[in-house]
Amino acid sequence: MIEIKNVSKGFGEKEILTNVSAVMETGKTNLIIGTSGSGKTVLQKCMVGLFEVDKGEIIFDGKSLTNMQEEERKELRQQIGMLFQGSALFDSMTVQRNVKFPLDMFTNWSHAKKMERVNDVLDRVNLKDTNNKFPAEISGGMKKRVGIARAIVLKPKYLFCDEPNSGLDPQTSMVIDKLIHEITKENNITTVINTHDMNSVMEIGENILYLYEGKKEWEGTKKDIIFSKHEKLNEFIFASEFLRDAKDMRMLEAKGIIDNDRNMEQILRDGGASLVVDEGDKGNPDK
Ligand SMILES: Nc1ncnc2c1ncn2[C@@H]1O[C@H](COP(=O)(O)OP(=O)(O)OP(=O)(O)O)[C@@H](O)[C@H]1O
Repeated sequence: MIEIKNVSKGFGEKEILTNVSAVMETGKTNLIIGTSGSGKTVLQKCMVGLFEVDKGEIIFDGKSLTNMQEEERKELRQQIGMLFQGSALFDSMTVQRNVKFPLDMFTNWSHAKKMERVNDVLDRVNLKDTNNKFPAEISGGMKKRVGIARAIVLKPKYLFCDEPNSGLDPQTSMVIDKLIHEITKENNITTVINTHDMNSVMEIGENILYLYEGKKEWEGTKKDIIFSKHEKLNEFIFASEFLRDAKDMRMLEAKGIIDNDRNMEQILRDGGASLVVDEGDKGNPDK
């Protein structure tokens, strides 16, 4: 569990995070959502100690990162796996060397033991026969899997992912989301994911924190989000007009009010005016 307690952070005169409090739960995929610039990355960087907070505290399973000495911070860092935006693989290293890198940095294991672990994690992310390929030779989705393999190679207690789906098509995104979710469950990891991908929210959002202009505006589960009446949250969720229309259309179709073959295009064109019918005409918007 990671506790964020009354955290504020600014740069110069500008305050980016204001008094944010939240709990990232163990064994769950905790999502931080919000529009671009709302402070998600800054909050994650505060959580992993890349930025110092101005006020407040970050507590990892009872231990305050904010008050830790450097030695203790180093120990904690070894328990943190990170999946960066764009995977951040070393282009000049093979897949195998990329994944082995943290083991070379932080363990004294024999080469054989390291390779056993590398092959285990590559297996886990469903990457076989790629050990000797270079990042330029594999797809975006495969690069993300290599990034995940590298992030979990040291068996972290905490996993941080910044926009894990950036640059991926919706289907590959779903595969990556599910993989992160499964790995979180299998290893009881406290996983924190920054995203503005609503598909991810619906797929794997167990505990969701919504940031708006650096403040915690809402928190809840994916079930809560569907029925939330929170205005700013709804603006964010239904930012896409298409999504709003699609949702309304499906509801109306389910109720038998519209028929997707006949009158949907007309309704989209007139913004719903053709749905306004006399009492006696209910259920037949063509009239
Ligand atoms: N090192 C920095 N120095 C000064 N300002 C910064 C720094 N890092 C971030 N900011 C500012 O903090 C604000 C929040 O940025 P942040 O990257 O956290 O947003 P975000 O919600 O992660 O956005 P995105 O979804 O686009 O990644 C922005 O206005 C940004 O310019």
